[in-house]
Amino acid sequence: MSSQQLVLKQRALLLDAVCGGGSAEPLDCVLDLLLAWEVLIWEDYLSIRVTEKPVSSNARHLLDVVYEKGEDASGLLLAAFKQVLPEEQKSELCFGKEYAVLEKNRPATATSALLTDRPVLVKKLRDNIDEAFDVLMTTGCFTIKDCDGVHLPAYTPSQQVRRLLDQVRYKGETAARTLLKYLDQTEPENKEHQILEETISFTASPDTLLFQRKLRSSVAAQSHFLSTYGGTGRFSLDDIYTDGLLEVMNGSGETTTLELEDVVGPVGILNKDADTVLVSGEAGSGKSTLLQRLHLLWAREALFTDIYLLFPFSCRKLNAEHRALSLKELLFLHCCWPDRNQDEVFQFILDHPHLVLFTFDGLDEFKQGFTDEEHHCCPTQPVPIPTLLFNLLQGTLMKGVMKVVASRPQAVGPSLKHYLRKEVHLKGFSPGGIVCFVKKQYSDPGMAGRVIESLQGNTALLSLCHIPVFCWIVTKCHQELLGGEDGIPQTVADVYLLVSQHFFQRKSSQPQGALRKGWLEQHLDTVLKLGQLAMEGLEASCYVFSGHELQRHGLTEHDISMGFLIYCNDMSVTDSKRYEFLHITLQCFFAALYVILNRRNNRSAIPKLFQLQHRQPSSLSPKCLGHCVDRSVEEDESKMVEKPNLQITAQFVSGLLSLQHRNLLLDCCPAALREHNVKQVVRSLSKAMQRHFKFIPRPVEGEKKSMHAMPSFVWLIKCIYEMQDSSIAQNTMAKLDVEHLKLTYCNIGPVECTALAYVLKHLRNPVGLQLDNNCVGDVGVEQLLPCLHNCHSLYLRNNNITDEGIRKLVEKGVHCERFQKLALFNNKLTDACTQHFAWLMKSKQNFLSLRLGNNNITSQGAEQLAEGLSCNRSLQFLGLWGNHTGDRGATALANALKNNTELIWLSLVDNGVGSAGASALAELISQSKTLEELWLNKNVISRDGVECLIKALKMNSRVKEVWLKGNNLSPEEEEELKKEESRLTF
Ligand SMILES: Nc1ncnc2c1ncn2[C@@H]1O[C@H](COP(=O)(O)OP(=O)(O)OP(=O)(O)O)[C@@H](O)[C@H]1O
Repeated sequence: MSSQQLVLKQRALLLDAVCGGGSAEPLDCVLDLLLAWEVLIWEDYLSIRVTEKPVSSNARHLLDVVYEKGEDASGLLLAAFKQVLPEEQKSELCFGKEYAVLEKNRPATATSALLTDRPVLVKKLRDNIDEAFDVLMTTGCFTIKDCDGVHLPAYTPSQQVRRLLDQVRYKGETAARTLLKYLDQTEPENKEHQILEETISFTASPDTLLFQRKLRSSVAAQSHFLSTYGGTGRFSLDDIYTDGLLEVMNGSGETTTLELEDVVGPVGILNKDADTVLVSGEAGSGKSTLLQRLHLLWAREALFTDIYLLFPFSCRKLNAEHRALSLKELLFLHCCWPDRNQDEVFQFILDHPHLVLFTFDGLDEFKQGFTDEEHHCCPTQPVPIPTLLFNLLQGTLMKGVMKVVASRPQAVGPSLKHYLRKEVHLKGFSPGGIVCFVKKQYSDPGMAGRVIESLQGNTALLSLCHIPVFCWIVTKCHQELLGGEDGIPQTVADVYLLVSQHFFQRKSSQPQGALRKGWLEQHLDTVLKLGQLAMEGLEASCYVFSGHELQRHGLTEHDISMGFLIYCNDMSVTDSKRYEFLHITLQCFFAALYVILNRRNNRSAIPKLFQLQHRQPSSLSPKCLGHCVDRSVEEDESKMVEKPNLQITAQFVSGLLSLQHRNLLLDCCPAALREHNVKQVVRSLSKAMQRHFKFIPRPVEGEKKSMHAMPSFVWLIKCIYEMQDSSIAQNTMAKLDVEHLKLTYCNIGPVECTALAYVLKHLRNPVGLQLDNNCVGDVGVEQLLPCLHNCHSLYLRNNNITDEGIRKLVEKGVHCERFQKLALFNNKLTDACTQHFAWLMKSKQNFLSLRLGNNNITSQGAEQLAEGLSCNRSLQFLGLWGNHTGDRGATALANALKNNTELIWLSLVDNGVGSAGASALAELISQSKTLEELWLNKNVISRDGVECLIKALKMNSRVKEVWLKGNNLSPEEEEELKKEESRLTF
């Protein structure tokens, strides 16, 4: 078959392979190769790679363009795919005959070398991008604006590199030559690197090499299957893995999106001397799965190829290690045993720390909280596991070995933060990720389509799906979830009840559907036994159970076969089978069922769950969980009992006690007990909230009364939501009296937005809701709409919101009388959102402040916005910092704002505004009776423009300041102009 036919026939497969992971990187790599091989010319590239369009549409366009170019181009396209795709994705594709890429003469110009060497340059520049900027800036090839345009946090490091290359090409031959010269100079370093690599293969003895092979195959075997699917069939990670949203924040609070390989890369480093990277994320956000993927790719030599040995650890398993061990024993006993010459292998590790990587999954599950009090640096001396672990993380032991630690955020205190090289946040699936994940779950695309469609019709459920574990559950039980007779699930408890029912039903000999009524009662015995094991485990931070412990709890083979418990995937050598819950959240769910259904429970069990302080050892003291309790730390442990899982348990308790599940529970526990439990939960929630409100500081004079919520506030709100009783929400919120509610950096995603809106809609007085630096996204925005009428201001800086989110927000916002301020700095907005803002401006003549900085609004968008602004009389603050309005946009805005009688503050910082724009703004100054500050830093205004501004200022005494730092003026001109008008700031 010809290459053209192959491209046509395999179109769906090719598209899936290149876009299936949800990341643009594979497509970009293919494009790099095609540019280098001259299959595509620059104009083709520009028409194909349109950032505003989804990756899939870019990929389709690529296939069309190449197909049109004929047989050779199609052959080279297939060759590029073959080079870029990972092995496992290639198996389904046929690449046809080998197409040799012709050796070309060296390009005549530096700009053309940027294209022909593009694949290599992208690789080289990834680790040197900051230095490259420095060189381009100091040689005058780049301005700050050029750097800012490339260095946008929304781009991944590879995307930044490609933008850098594109920008250098636009700048011309000098810039291209400068960049290539710089890269040549860094070459010796690279050569050193190569030499180093050569030395390694040379110095690594045959036994070390053998050990590396054994470790690789052991890690590959351990990470090949997704363990949590154990009870429901084994899924290969390759088939199921979907990229999650990974972000890193720099010192000044800006976030950058990362790819898997960047986890240990240079982007986002806060402390160069430290070598522990933290991957933090909420329960079920995919931390373990991400580490598993990382392990698998390393084992296949597809990632971290400069890492010679990778040792994966699980804190869950380390909990069960009571012996004092040396580092050597820890590595070899817990990961992989060298068959020969272990001393030599260990010496290799000691001598080459930079070639070794340790990963620690689930630090939050480690029984002891991190401390840096005890120092230990000897790799051969045995010490207790906590000492070993904490010294590794601090770098006292094995300095230079890179460590990647995954943990829930709550478990990382300030003392550990001190030792972090960087903190990477895993934020679950993006909307595209959800779609991608669902598609991977079903072999029948029709079914996948139906599930996606139903999800999109139920935003409460869709918002849950941003957390991968819920997404997985939803796809497992789609029949019950989406076609349920009892209504569509709303809460996390609803979803987990359905998954339990699904599991029991799966194993039942009865016909499908027969269990619907009374299924819990029928399986109460199993539920209580599992529940007791789960609760006692949580109390003791124990997540792995021996067969013996299961027996002591009366759990039989039949109970185990239900699938909630799975064999533990243990890398260490143990003699007996061990079990863990399918996922930790399921352990919490069974613990919650136990708290509610066990009639013999201590009456203080529920209030204790809701206590926020250190917990005392409970009446459910886990005396029988022998192996989990290390006697030497038993006393300390009462303080260390891990809170997040108990909080999740409390959340499930609230959900299970909701009115909707009353009948289900009544089958299993007396009505009086249920009522008692409900009262206890309501009382506990109300008390905990009161405590929270008590700490709201009195407002400083002249400032608004404001509350900065602690993470536990979000948890309490989620518990209230789970109860689905609006009177509880109403009563609690009646006591909250603040004007500003600050929830920044609180990991607020769509699920939290649903709960927030549920309670905030009951506020007596409107608040300013500040949700900056979370992961709200478009779905979260939609979830917030029910409380928009109670928000006078909404701050959503840095939240991954797109034009679609704005469409929905404005649709509702225009009808909310009290809604007056909106801040959307650093989101993903383009010109397509400005039509909505224009409508908002026209419709709301009491709107006060609109801040849209650091988005992607060009002159076209600014003109559209201006059209709305020309009908608005109320706006006081307009911020467009860091967009691309240019002169045209600035002029349109200035003209539109002339009619405004309230405008106080306007920012067009860093918008490519030149003197023409400045002269239009000067006219605005001369007419405005209200404007006080005009911000025009980092533009391209020259002397003419400033003179217009000065002239206008002479007629306006109200304006206090015009900021003009970083424009096209020499220091002498700045000094001279400043003398003419003191309100100008350069
Ligand atoms: N990237 C992913 N691709 C596909 N499925 C995923 C991904 N991440 C998570 N999942 C699904 O979600 C489940 C839970 O994920 P995981 O155990 O990795 O979360 P976690 O953040 O480690 O949770 P916890 O903090 O509770 O331990 C996985 O078993 C898997 O089914």
